[in-house]
Amino acid sequence: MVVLTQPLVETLSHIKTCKYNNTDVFTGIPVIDLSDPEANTLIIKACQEFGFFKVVNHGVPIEIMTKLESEAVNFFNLSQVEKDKAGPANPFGYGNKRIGSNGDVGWVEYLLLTTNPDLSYHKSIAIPGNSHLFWSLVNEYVSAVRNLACLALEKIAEGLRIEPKNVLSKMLRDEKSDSCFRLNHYPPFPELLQTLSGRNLIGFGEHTDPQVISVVRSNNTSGLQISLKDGTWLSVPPDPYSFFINVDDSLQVMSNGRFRSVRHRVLADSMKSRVSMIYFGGPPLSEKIAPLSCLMEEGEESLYNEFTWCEYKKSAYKTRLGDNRLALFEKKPQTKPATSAAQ
Ligand SMILES: C=C1C[C@]23C[C@@]1(O)CC[C@H]2[C@@]12CC[C@H](O)[C@@](C)(C(=O)O1)[C@H]2[C@@H]3C(=O)O
Ligand SMILES: O=C(O)CCC(=O)C(=O)O
Ligand SMILES: [Fe+2]
Repeated sequence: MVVLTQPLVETLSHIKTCKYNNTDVFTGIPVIDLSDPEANTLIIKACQEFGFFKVVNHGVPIEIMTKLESEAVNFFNLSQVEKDKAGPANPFGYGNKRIGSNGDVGWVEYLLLTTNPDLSYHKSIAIPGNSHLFWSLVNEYVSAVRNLACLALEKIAEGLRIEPKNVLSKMLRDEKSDSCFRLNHYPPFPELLQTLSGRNLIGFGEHTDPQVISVVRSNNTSGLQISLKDGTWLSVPPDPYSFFINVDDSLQVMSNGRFRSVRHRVLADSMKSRVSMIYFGGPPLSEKIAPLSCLMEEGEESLYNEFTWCEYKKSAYKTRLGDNRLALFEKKPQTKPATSAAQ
């Protein structure tokens, strides 16, 4: 018999579930080999069709990933009292089930960190144990994935035939780049409970990432799903040796809608913990987020009103996870002035 304790029942009543057929696996995921001379063109196709692709032959040593993963596991294995010392997430720090500050919850605990050294997050977030080792592994990992994100953005610029080729990557390399990094832990959710409700528990609710580009790496536990253009949800088979890249909202705008900011979510697994690490490459706060002028064809108009990353981020952080945050910034279709018949 499954005995649910009262606090668990209360928590679960706040977390969303979804009906999902476990056989819907994304077998057609674009796999980009970074050493392939055709990589530029293939990345563009993937950004247009899915806003999502997998990267192999990326040159990031596997130890950089596994060493940080094992530090993350050590952290998430600490007692609740110890982990809470690194919280609450405001927005940075340790968070448990609550995502953001607008009432979203999921079957997840996490550490959300800024990558901006000026904000000296090392000092404000108390990581119990060998914190020096923890921060040095975070820095090593973040600098490797930032390089990977920049390489992908340079390939995108080349594929779009726009110059200079660092037009996008320079935002992430800027010392004021407003990027962040997240370690997520999705504890297993007993199959029996899942079967009882006949539904899957949501680990991280559906959303798009607001930044420019996100680089996701996870252990060998599934859970990540992406939504196709027609709204179908497909599971992404995990691969701890590769990275998955998301097109984010700001890149959709910079491409004037040529690229798709991918809607994604994570479902809790019944048997195994999922541990993921995500680098969110963001521009400096003052950066204007607008279609790249070198990309616009003659007579092409921007689909969006002008805004800075600071304005977008402020607005995004007031919304719920699943909201279409770009909708507020889309230009309304011009209505023709009414010709008055009663003249
Ligand atoms: C509900 C929220 C959490 C989030 C900020 C927001 O108000 C809407 C966007 C969310 C998101 C999604 C991608 C990243 O995980 C994240 C760090 C981000 O920049 O935007 C989260 C925010 C968060 O967890 O605080
Ligand atoms: O944990 C994952 O695999 C993805 C989480 C995610 O989409 C996010 O943190 O924005
Ligand atoms: Fe995300």
